Parts: sequence; C-alpha cells; structure tokens
Amino acid sequence: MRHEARGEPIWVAGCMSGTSLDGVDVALVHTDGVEIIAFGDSHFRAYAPAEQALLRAALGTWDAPAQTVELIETAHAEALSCLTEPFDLIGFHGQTFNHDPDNGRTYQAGDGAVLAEVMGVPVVWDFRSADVEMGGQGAPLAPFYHHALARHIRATSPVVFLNMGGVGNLTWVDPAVADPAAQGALVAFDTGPANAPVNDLMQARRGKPYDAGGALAAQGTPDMAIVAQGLEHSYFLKMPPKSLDRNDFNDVLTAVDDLSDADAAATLTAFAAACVARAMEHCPAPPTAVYVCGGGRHNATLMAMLAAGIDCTVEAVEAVGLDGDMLEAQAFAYLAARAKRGLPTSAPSTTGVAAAIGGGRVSKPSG
Ligand SMILES: Nc1ncnc2c1ncn2[C@@H]1O[C@H](COP(=O)(O)OP(=O)(O)OP(=O)(O)O)[C@@H](O)[C@H]1O
Ligand SMILES: CC(=O)N[C@H]1[C@@H]2OC[C@@H](O2)[C@@H](O)[C@@H]1O[C@H](C)C(=O)O
Repeated sequence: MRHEARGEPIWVAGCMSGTSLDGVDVALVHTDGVEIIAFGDSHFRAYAPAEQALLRAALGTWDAPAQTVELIETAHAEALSCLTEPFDLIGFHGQTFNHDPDNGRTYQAGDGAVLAEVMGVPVVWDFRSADVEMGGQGAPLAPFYHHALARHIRATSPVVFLNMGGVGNLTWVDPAVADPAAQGALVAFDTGPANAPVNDLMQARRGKPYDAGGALAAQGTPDMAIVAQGLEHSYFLKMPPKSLDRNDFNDVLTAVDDLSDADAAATLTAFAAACVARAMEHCPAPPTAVYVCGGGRHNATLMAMLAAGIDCTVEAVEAVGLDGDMLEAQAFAYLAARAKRGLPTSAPSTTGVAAAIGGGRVSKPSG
C-alpha cells in the first residue's frame, strides 16, 4: 500500500474563523504534512458584538468592505501574537462570507499577503479556490487532517469525525488505507446546519449568541413535523461529496417562527441532529465511533440527540485525547504544511474535485 513520503517537520500555526462568527481560533501543530508529531499552544480571540455585527453584515456578499477585511486580518494577527511558542508557517483560512461551488465561486475574506507582512512569517491561504476551479465543492477540507488524526490516535477500524460548528461536516475514515487521496480512504461532506440556526434564534429572541449547554432546548419539545419537513430539502437527495453555505437552510429557521423559544430551540437542535443521523447513511461501513469536535459538543442536548440517532459510540474528541475546540485551526496548520510540500489537500472523495489537488497560495513577507 502506498504511503506518503515523510518530510522535515515544522511548527505551523493554523487559523480558523468559522461560520458561527464567534471568533478566531489559532493552534500550533508540529508536522511534515503527513504525520502529526505534536500539538502546541493555542488561543481563541473572540469577536466583540460590534465586530460580529460587521461580519454578519457581510454574510452572503462576494466583496466585503475594506473595514471588515481589515478586522479579519487584525483579529488573526492579534490571535497569532498571543501564541507563546515560535512557528515557521501560518495556515490562514480567512472568513467565509459566501459559498456557491456549483457556480464555481467561494469567498474567504482576508488577504494572506497582508498577514505575512504583519507577522513576518510565510502564510498559506486561499485554500478553497483551486479545488472549486477544478470542479470540486471546495469544502470540507478538514478530511485530510481527519485521516492523519485517525492514524495519530491509532484507530484500526473506520471512525467518523463530526464537526458541529455553524454548519456540520462529517468525515468517515478508513485508517487502513494509508494514502488519504486513495479511493476508499475517506468519505466526507457537510451534514447540514449545525449551530448556526440555533445561534440566530438565540440572537433574535434572547439577545444571546448561543444556547449555552443546550439548556433552552432541553426545556422544549421538538416539533418533529418541522424536522421531517426540513429533511425534505433537496440537499439530502444529493450523494456526497457535497457542501453548504451557512444560510442555505434559512427556510427551516422561519418554520419555527410560531413556536415558543424553548420549542423552537429544541426543534432546531433536533434538526441539526437529524441531519447527522441522515448523513450516517452515507458511511460505506459502520464506524466504531463518532468523535465530535466543534462548539456543538458543549451542547448537552445536542449531544444526547446525536447519540440517540446514531448506532455506535458518540463522544467528544477529548475521549481520544484531542482538543475539539482547536481541531479546525489545527487542520489548517496541517493543510498549510501539506501545501508547502506540494501534497494534495483534497480528492474526489472529499470534495468531488476532478483529481487529487493541492490548494492554497503562499505569500512570503518582503525583506
Ligand atoms: N457551551 C456551549 N453550549 C452550547 N453551544 C456552544 C457552547 N460553546 C460553543 N457552542 C456552540 O458552538 C459554536 C461555535 O462552534 P465552532 O467554533 O466549532 O464553530 P465555527 O468553527 O465557527 O463553525 P464552522 O465549523 O461551521 O466553520 C457557537 O456559536 C455555539 O453555537
Ligand atoms: C465554505 C466553508 O467555509 N465551509 C466550512 C463550513 O464550516 C463547516 C463546514 O461548512 C465545512 O464545509 C467548512 O469548514 C471546515 C473547516 C472544512 O472545510 O473542513
């Protein structure tokens, strides 16, 4: 079986500013882009309410105002400056404001060349464009990192990594297939909305950013007719690979308009879990475990609903010694190390791209 060639490990800082618009995660990984050697320091830099409002205003646009782009770059520089250990490379995802791969477009705001200048360190950025240009979905991109993680935790049979961020995405990994780009190694796709609809509801009705611990949802009763209606969306008829824009399911949010706050939160939480249960049908073989990362794993109501709908162990990635809040930032550190070595970052099985391809542009600081 083909293994990827090892290289010289470097310390890479990965950055993620996700669809939930809560802030910037940065995390250090020591890697050659094939193996994970070690994890390092990490930091979360929250967006203040006024900053979040600026970001929210740019959702759905293809050209964010200069002030908004500058905010993204500055927030990343601030987050990176809080890391207490040195690094040789930065993986900068940027902030997704729009995603329409079927029409060849995806938009992550933030200029890597500016960040490279400010930090004095080379930056790999614009990870998704090359994949979209080659007919891929441009997302999800974490699956190659999930493959490395499955090997890192010494999984011997298929496992699933499930990210419950603003949007959900799932990767089924067969660790027995050594090359992540090989057929049979990975199946990956976005599951559906995860926390974004509940966050939007909490913001609109309670002035809060999210349903802490799932406490409000726990007090309500899900309207299963609305959940069933949501599952009629044409997205669920598509075979993977497939990806979503944060606002693709806005109709589901309006369907809960007449419900009480608690019942609405319960319904949107149940819908997020039902999307994952439906997604599990695409696994080529039953996994031994589903490891959950992303902020949704802090929501006990969501975790209970996920466990009820999935026929294997469902647990937070902390169960296998990983950091579920930093996993996506780590992914972009790992992908940057791969891009630097010219290794692929996506494949037909992860994004539907025509052939395995390396994404990301490199910007070096001048002088
Ligand atoms: N204590 C908590 N209780 C309930 N939900 C929480 C808690 N902490 C975080 N969350 C949820 O997790 C979200 C943040 O998750 P995460 O940082 O994984 O998303 P993201 O990276 O922005 O999104 P994506 O993965 O879609 O890009 C919050 O907006 C909130 O909905
Ligand atoms: C276009 C875009 O930014 N998509 C994000 C989003 O957030 C979760 C899900 O939708 C996933 O497809 C992706 O992020 C993760 C990090 C990924 O690319 O794997």
